[in-house]
Amino acid sequence: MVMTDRYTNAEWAVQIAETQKNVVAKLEPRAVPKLNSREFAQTIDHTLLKLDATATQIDALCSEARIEGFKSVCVRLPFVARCVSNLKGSPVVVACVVGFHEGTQDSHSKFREAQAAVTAGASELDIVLNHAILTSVSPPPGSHQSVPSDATTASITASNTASNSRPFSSKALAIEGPYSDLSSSAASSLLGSSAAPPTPNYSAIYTELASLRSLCPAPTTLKLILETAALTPSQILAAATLAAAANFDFIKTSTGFAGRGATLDDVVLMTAAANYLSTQQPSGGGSPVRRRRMQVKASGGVRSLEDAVRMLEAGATRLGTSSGLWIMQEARRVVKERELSPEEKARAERPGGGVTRLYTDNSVDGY
Ligand SMILES: O=C[C@H](O)COP(=O)(O)O
Repeated sequence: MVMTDRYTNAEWAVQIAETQKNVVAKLEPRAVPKLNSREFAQTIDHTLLKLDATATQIDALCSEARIEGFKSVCVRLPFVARCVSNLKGSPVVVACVVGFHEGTQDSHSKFREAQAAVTAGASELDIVLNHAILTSVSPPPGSHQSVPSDATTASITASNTASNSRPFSSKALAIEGPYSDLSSSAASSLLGSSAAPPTPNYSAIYTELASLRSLCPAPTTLKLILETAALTPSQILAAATLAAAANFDFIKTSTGFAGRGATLDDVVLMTAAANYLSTQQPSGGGSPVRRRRMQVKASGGVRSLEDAVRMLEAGATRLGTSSGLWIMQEARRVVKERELSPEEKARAERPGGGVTRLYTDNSVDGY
């Protein structure tokens, strides 16, 4: 079943231009669940997506998720049924990726994959946006961030790490609004114009997303992977607008397989977009009910407790990571260290004392 579009492409351009004009990305650090709490573990989708994953590794992934109390295991379709069986009777759910990792597959193949995953017992689907459609119209010179080749990924990951670990400050935000590639008035004028609008095929994206939602209704959780490394901030806002219109539950940063992973800037911008879009009525006489607020999932390159805490502070409520065990181990170590008396701490910090000090700055809330 393929949904028909609600709007013309020019009408989508107007709505998207409104989002691009109104969203203001601001760092407003959020409280992070206590590190040794169930709530903290529940932010993690314990992820194994490499193509050569074995059944034994998948079984271990499920046991680890059960023991740590993670929210889900996130796997590819061939392993969904196995995970569902492994996790029977536990609260850990199974998430399956769809269109992974390129996102450019034919819509019908995504529909089949999504339906097969739900039939096999997946409760959450992490679907890759067809970002090639979104980037098919050139943005203004200098603003496009193409997905880098593997050869450049290492240096980008290094600069990503540097940018993610800078201190929180509104001045530190690298992305500055307004985010429009196309002004609202230019978009509006397209409505009365017979010329083909110089916009991406938003309708094609919306149709794919709305069809997926209709094929996989709630309570299946739908997350849209934007692959933010491939997008400009304005394109991220366009994708968020279409995801909200199609009633997706999450927007997610990255596959972890193409270019850099999640950055704080991505997460702050996506959080601001989710907030803004939740206050907007669907136009064109839609339901008077306020839209549900989409959540934000940070994924790709979330490797340490510090990464995890920063992404949660920036507004993510879910983390997709293959480093969940290490993050939990660090969390336990930090909590243990805090519980020591000053004398015990001093003793432990002596060489060979047994406790590794991870942080020198305890000023961040929630640590
Ligand atoms: O969606 C999750 C990512 O594929 C995980 O990426 P990661 O291996 O960099 O943690």
